[in-house]
Amino acid sequence: MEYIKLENISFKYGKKIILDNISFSIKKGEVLAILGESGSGKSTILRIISGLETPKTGKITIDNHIIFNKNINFPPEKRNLGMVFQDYALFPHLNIEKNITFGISHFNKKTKKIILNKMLKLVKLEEHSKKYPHELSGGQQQRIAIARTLATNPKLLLLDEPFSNLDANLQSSIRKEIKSIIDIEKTTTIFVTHNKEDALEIADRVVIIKDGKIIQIDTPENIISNPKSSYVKHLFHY
Ligand SMILES: Nc1ncnc2c1ncn2[C@@H]1O[C@H](COP(=O)(O)OP(=O)(O)OP(=O)(O)O)[C@@H](O)[C@H]1O
Repeated sequence: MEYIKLENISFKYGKKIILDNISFSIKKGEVLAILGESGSGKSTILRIISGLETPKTGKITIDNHIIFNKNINFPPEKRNLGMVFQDYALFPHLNIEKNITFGISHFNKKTKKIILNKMLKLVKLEEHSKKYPHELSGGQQQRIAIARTLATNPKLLLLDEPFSNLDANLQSSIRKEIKSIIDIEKTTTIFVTHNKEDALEIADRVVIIKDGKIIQIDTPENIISNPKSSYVKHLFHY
């Protein structure tokens, strides 16, 4: 069952074609990686899904509801999607607790507390709830950013280059941590990366993109065993 569907999405900056007729879909609970070089259009896809950019053509549906087509364009706050940016964008003047509950501040106290405790436990930062972002490591800050987003119970989690700002020595363990958070919550997730290890280790399926075009969509196993083009072969060193 397709949960999120992008059909024939094209996007231009001025005359420059950034995305050329992109179509793919995601099943509920699936983790999808968008893998491509710098400038290939990966972040633009996330910005279009979240409503921060408007495509020239195409259609986007969530759970069979149209959120974008030529007549309909839901604003970001009506899409109920959660985006975690590369720099995490935590609020430096708010402690961890307040950062996590930021998006649910309209909930009653008791509900907020239940969600906060669940999120702190999920990202294993219970003992840090009163600290401020600068007192935490990059990996911990990232987990807070994810917790803050998941607290709002989004239909889809969008992660932009989740591992690129983190210490290279820690990347493998952080990958596992993020994967386990996503698995526990069963959140439908799209993450953008230029790193094939990230894509192969975490994703159920990988979308390979080059110059705004999709080159292959497949499971990590199939991409390795059955690369569909010389570009994919090259990318995976065949
Ligand atoms: N605001 C903008 N105005 C003009 N061109 C832009 C703008 N934002 C992005 N672009 C161009 O669109 C193309 C795709 O950018 P995008 O950020 O989606 O790529 P990306 O694959 O995410 O790359 P990176 O990993 O470097 O962020 C690039 O050629 C970029 O220069």
